[in-house]
Amino acid sequence: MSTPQLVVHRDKELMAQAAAARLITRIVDAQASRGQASVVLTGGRNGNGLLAALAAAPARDAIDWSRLDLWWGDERFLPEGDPDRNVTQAREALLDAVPLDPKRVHAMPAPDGPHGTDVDAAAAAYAEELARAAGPENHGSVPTFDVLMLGVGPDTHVASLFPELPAVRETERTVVGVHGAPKPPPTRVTLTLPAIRAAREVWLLAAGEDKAQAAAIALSGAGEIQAPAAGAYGRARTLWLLDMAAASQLPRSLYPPASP
Ligand SMILES: O=C(O)[C@H](O)[C@@H](O)[C@H](O)[C@H](O)COP(=O)(O)O
Repeated sequence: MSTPQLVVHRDKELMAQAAAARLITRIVDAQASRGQASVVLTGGRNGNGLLAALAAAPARDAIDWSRLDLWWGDERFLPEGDPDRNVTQAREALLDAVPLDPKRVHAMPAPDGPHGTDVDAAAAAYAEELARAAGPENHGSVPTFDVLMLGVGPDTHVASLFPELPAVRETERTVVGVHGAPKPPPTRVTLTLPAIRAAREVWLLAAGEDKAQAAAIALSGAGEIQAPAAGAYGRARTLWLLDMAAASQLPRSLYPPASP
């Protein structure tokens, strides 16, 4: 378990641009050392803001897009192409504009896909896809993602792991179906905490005043069942990327004082 590091940016636009620059560097470094990179995307405004900032950054051309695997932390179980699907929003923000290898874009299944409307079967199929991609060096049933990003909800949810619901209690399976999520739509597919913790780096994104309490709770020793964001950490690094509004309720001891 890596102790969270915090980076507080002036506002959410700067946060998105700085996180996009950080992601470009991380992908380029992974491709230089291992020949490829893998990233787990998140839905939400901050995740999509980061992708849009990446699309606008000239340095995006430093990435070899054909040697990048993309996965998702969660998905709303809605038909292919639905504007509320995380993958649809990611395509609009960035993916349609870069030369990815379609075989490396691992969208989560939809109810009109090959697994039908059974969300648990869809989750099991995604778990199998992850297991197939895991190499012997990955010590488990998911690949060691280079970077896994998570938007943080005002209730401290990450991916579709909501406080107290069964998905956040899962200790064996890497992907599960979610029924009755408090945020619409109620039916979703999500990575579990054990799958999230297989990542080298986990980045949590939180911007805006409505995230201030969630960040303070998750970073002040709360349990992961009550505050799922508290259970999201990477093998090598856990990074909280915040704007000043989201950091406003954190104890000052958690991050260095702003420069005068
Ligand atoms: O599936 C969802 O409903 C969203 O993806 C959700 O998990 C989101 O990531 C957080 O709620 C943070 O959202 P914002 O970045 O928009 O604040």
